[in-house]
Amino acid sequence: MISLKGISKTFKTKNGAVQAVDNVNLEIEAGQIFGIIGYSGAGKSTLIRLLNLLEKPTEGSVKIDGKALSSLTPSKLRAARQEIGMIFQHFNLLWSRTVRQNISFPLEVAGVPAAQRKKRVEELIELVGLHGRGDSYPSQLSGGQKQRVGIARALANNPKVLLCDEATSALDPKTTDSILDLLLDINEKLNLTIVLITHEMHVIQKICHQVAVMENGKIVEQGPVIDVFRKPKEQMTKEFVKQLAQTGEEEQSLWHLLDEKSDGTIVSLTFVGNPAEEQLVTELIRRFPIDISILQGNISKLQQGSYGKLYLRLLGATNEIEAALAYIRGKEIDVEVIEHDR
Ligand SMILES: Nc1ncnc2c1ncn2[C@@H]1O[C@H](COP(=O)(O)OP(=O)(O)OP(=O)(O)O)[C@@H](O)[C@H]1O
Repeated sequence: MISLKGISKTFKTKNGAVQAVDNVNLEIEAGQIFGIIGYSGAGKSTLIRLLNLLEKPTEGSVKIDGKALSSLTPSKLRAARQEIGMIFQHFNLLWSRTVRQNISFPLEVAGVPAAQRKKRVEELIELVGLHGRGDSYPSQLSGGQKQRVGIARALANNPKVLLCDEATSALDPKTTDSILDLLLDINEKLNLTIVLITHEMHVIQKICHQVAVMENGKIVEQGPVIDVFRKPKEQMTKEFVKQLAQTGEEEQSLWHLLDEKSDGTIVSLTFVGNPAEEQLVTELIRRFPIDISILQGNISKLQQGSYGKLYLRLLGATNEIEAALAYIRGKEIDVEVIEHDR
């Protein structure tokens, strides 16, 4: 569906040239949710804007649905852009227009007749869950509702691709999740290809099938989310994966727990894929004469499987604990002994 070959973008500034995107090659299949993650300045915004030629590449080619965008005439490019919707971090709504009028706007630009427009706007209002808010102005809506308007507007002309530029970065965690659920729903219902950029691993974990990690304008690692979580290769990818496994708050409360009671062997288990963590604990108790307490757990669902950590305290004879650990490792679960009896 989307093919980027040797894409580079250099900005000329008064302080010299800035290479924002450096020789990126990407293939994104139809129907996928493809996430691009990286820290600020990595080149994500520039890359996503290259996909619909809001930025012109310095080098390389962009093909969407078989069309080489970079070689289209301006009028053909305008037509091709109708097949590519985009949503933004700060929504980019028309503040003097109602929800209905905002959603209708791209249909007006595309020359859709009034009666058809009206029908389509109502369909879109339902699709994004804004029933009853059609006559509200953007200033009367919450952040999540504003982004729903952004999504409806982006989908108005039935695009094949939706580009999301940090679409949830301005939203609180609960609203973020509801918008991510909506994107997932749209992807499934409409078989829409979604490309998103983010600096939050949670977004990748929750809805993406594939992920690319970006650093200094380059894609340094990419693959199915589950594979990248299982075996992150680059240091930066490891940092992102770690960020998801444990929040700072959880880590602190764990150390607090360890300080209070330090008997037993404390282990952390990292699950990727199909964890069945409850079953594992039951099996361990049944098979080995040891006591187990769960100190903390944080297992998140991915689009294909799960990922997370479980912290256990094991109490019992050393040889039994060693046998239990070997049993866990035999299940291809990563085990790290954090602390032994003191
Ligand atoms: N129009 C521009 N003119 C000059 N330099 C630019 C321009 N746009 C981006 N850059 C530079 O290109 C590099 C990549 O920026 P970009 O915004 O693509 O990164 P990003 O990963 O999206 O980061 P952020 O999330 O902070 O926007 C940065 O060094 C930035 O300063």
